[in-house]
Amino acid sequence: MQRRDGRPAHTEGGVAHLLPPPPRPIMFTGIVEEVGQIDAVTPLAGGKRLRVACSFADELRVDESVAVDGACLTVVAQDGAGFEAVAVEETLAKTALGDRRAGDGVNLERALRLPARLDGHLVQGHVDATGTVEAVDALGDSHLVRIAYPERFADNLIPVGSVTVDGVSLTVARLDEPAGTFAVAVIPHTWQKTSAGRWRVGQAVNLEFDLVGKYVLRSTRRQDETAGRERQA
Ligand SMILES: Cc1cc2nc3c(=O)[nH]c(=O)nc-3n(C[C@H](O)[C@H](O)[C@H](O)CO)c2cc1C
Ligand SMILES: Nc1c(NC[C@H](O)[C@H](O)[C@H](O)CO)[nH]c(=O)[nH]c1=O
Repeated sequence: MQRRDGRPAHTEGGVAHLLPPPPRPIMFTGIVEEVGQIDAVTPLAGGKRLRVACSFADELRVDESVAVDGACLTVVAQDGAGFEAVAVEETLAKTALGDRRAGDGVNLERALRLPARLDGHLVQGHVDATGTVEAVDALGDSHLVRIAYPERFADNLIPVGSVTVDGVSLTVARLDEPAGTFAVAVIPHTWQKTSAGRWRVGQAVNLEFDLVGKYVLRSTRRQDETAGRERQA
């Protein structure tokens, strides 16, 4: 299969690992539709092919995007019972998908279709980093889940801001208590509807920081750099 520009399509022969993902403005919301189950993980040269069983498989089409534990993947095959996607090495290096095994549950969300209520927040499905679950504590009916995150993302989090954990849109309930961690309060509905109820201490989770925050941060940093250069001149 060829694109109009003559390059081979992303999913040609299911060998998505040979090509970079297509630059498409796809969005998610972090409102998980269901927990699918990984049926098979097949190693490939340059990646892994995942087969995921889910209830909406027959509505999917090849080339559609699905956020799998928050990482946007392209459907390369589907049938009535599930779909297949290839996670390339770059994705395996940046996400926790490489840890997932057959039998594991994964949070699934199809791309945002407009017009729609946002409900969660704007999520790209571009995982920024992995974090590690440090503690899971009961908080009334809910659970407070504390996650250690890489220090370079410290400015990407604000109290009561949004963060995506394994594809789930959550609110930052505690920040840097202790340093290098944030906590989210997971309500019973989310606990049951997503994989959150299975998060264990020590487990790696996919993190995507808030998109709006990224633009603000970049703009502020550039202004600071410009001001610094002007002071020196
Ligand atoms: C529309 C879209 C489709 C993507 N498809 C794939 C894919 O099929 N396989 C893959 O490994 N990464 C894919 N990615 C990249 C992947 O989501 C990214 O590497 C991780 O989220 C880490 O940032 C895709 C990204 C986008 C935006
Ligand atoms: N913001 C929080 C949510 N949001 C709702 C979940 O994203 C949703 O229930 C899930 O994606 C399933 O569809 N839930 C929490 O438990 N805590 C939050 O801070």
